[in-house]
Amino acid sequence: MKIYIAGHRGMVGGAILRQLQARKDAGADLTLITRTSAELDLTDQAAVRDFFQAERPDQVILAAAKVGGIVANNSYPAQFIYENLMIECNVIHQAYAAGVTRLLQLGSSCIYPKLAEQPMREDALLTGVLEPTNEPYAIAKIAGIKLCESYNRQYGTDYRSVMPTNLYGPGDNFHPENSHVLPALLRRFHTAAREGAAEVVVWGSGKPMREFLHVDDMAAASLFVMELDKAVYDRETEPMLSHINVGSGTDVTIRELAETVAEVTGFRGRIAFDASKPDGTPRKLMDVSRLARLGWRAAIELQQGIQGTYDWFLAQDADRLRAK
Ligand SMILES: NC(=O)C1=CN([C@@H]2O[C@H](COP(=O)(O)OP(=O)(O)OC[C@H]3O[C@@H](n4cnc5c(N)ncnc54)[C@H](OP(=O)(O)O)[C@@H]3O)[C@@H](O)[C@H]2O)C=CC1
Ligand SMILES: C[C@H]1O[C@H](OP(=O)(O)OP(=O)(O)OC[C@H]2O[C@@H](n3cnc4c(=O)[nH]c(N)nc43)[C@H](O)[C@@H]2O)[C@@H](O)[C@@H](O)C1=O
Repeated sequence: MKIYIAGHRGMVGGAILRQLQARKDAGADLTLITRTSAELDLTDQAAVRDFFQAERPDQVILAAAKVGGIVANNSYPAQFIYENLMIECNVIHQAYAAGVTRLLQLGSSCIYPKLAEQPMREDALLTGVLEPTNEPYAIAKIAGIKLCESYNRQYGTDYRSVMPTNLYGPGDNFHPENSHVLPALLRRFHTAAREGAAEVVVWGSGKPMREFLHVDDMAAASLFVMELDKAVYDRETEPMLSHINVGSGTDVTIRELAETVAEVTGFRGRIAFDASKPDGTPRKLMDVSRLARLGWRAAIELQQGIQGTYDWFLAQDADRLRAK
């Protein structure tokens, strides 16, 4: 089995690669193909065509994307829609053209309407207005689902989609402005604790609720969905409603998250909130019953996952942490 993991240097692709490599080390007959973005720019149609024609993988995991937190999405909307649409179109079409039988692409919980009923079921897709801070990214992610469904309907491929909730863990992006909330707070509270600062500023009101899933759980769920029998996947999904939510099933307020990060990093000062920064969607809790019926549940509890991520963070060379 020859598997191409697109985005293997990213947080999720890296975790998927580690899990597949462990299976290979244990004797599984796997050939794992990877390319950095410098080696293969997935927005380049001709380069992607040449790559697929030369390598002809059996399966593809599409974990490459332009990714960022609320402010990055709001600041670079053109890049978020253009790069993600191009990556999806090129990879999905060229996979089909090269005879790839099965593909798994990663979307995001932001595909659902801003005010979707909670917890958000898969059939909430396209039922309402999106959150404006990440609408361009969400539109690209919705297009990814529809690309897979359309190729399945017209060409008989077996291309699947998982929709992760907010993720965190080793290998995350720790950029102070462009990252997601959890790595941003780990870094900010860590620095404040080290420097004995009196206050840490958290963006927004602290009231939005978010569901967090550890990247090792996400990688396990991705491989679980990828490896389901086609008959089982088809029984649980519909041709035009084929994506599967992946989450932990519980959420916390950003204030609660900040308090947990303060505890883990040993920060004892005051937590302040900067109302000039956007809150984004008020709540984004996934309904994970479709995945539960198929037989998968998250295993890593939030406090334990944050502690593990902080331990990993402390073990890194500070200058070499991903921060872009
Ligand atoms: N992180 C999160 O909280 C969430 C993530 N997701 C989704 O999960 C997937 C993985 O995200 P995550 O691991 O966090 O993202 P990262 O930013 O950690 O990794 C993304 C990877 O994509 C690769 N990439 C980006 N642009 C290109 C390009 N033009 N050509 C080739 N490769 C490219 C990069 O490769 P390189 O390093 O070689 O430059 C990078 O390693 C994405 O689809 C994302 O939308 C969904 C919900 C939440
Ligand atoms: C995964 C998901 O990620 C993004 O959506 P988001 O859920 O809003 O993600 P976020 O992690 O950036 O913020 C979550 C909440 O946390 C608050 N917050 C506090 N302090 C910081 C802070 O320091 N940094 C950040 N980034 N947020 C902070 C912030 O104001 C918001 O209320 C989209 O890219 C979307 O497209 C997407 O898919």
